[in-house]
Amino acid sequence: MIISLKKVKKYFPIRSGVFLQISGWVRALEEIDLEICENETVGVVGESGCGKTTLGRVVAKILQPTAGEINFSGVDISKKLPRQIEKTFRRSVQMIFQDPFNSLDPRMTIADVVKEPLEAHNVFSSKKEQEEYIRELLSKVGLHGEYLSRYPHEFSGGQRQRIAIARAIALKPKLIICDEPTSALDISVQSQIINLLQQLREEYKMSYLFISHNLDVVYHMSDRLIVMYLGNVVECGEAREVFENPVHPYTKALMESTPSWNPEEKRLSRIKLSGEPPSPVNPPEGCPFSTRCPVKIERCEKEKPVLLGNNQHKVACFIGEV
Ligand SMILES: Nc1ncnc2c1ncn2[C@@H]1O[C@H](COP(=O)(O)OP(=O)(O)OP(=O)(O)O)[C@@H](O)[C@H]1O
Repeated sequence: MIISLKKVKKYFPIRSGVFLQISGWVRALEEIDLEICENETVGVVGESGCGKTTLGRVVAKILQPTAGEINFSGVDISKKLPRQIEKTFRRSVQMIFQDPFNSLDPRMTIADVVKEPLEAHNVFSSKKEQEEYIRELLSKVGLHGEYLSRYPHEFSGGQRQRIAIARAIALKPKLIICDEPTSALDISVQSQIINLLQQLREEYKMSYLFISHNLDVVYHMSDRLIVMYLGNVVECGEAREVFENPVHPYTKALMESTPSWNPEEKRLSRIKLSGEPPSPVNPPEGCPFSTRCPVKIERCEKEKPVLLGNNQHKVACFIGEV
């Protein structure tokens, strides 16, 4: 196991008034349990605002959780860490962001971008060795070594994402959090980046937390899947099993809304998603999906279902069982 989350919550304060007093909370994550093992990809799907990015940032320790435990190699990293452990964590967990246009500093050359983490962790004592290693990294992600002295604006979106990937793998991390890594790219480039990530995962024996709203891409990439709704995991399990036998009405509706994934002859259900999810400032009392669920019963509005099932498949729903 690389990392495990137990009952992790992330609430953002809402401040108002002259003194910016806290007047409420955005409940972005509610008691999330998650485990990521060696050399596995865990996909995260759900509508916009369900907490996918917040989850990725909490796992990457960019955000501090409000409550819960995050265990990394036997250490609870949700607390302040001794310097050496913090350094090991930073080396082992990297993140690739959605927008390659904003995630690279426009004033840094490609060599500077990739060498930054190497220098921060004193990986090389010789400049020559470091440069050779950076050239090797660029070639692994499909870029020429002569690009080293160029600036990010000289590259296309796909090439910039390759540069961001080279930087992310530079320290041979155990886990990369990929937050919508292809959604800002042209369709033609998306599959190249997906294939590159797959190939690097095999070569480096890494794990991915792969966040996307594109079900096709997540199906292609993931060993396991979690489906999020309003800060909660409503269904999870082996990716193939959850994709092929979805139980939660929300998962079914999500798949129903992706024609390429769920062609006419395979229609799983007639559950359609309509309207918007409720505000995470004021979530429903019972099941988070109860305000939009076409098959809800009285209990769903009063009581919150917990995830039940087995290692292969779990669902939090009073209607459907695994
Ligand atoms: N820094 C913040 N302060 C206040 N609220 C925030 C902050 N960051 C995120 N949120 C809120 O937390 C909720 C979850 O946001 P998050 O970005 O994690 O969702 P998401 O599923 O990644 O959405 P998207 O697919 O649009 O990126 C949203 O309601 C969002 O408005």
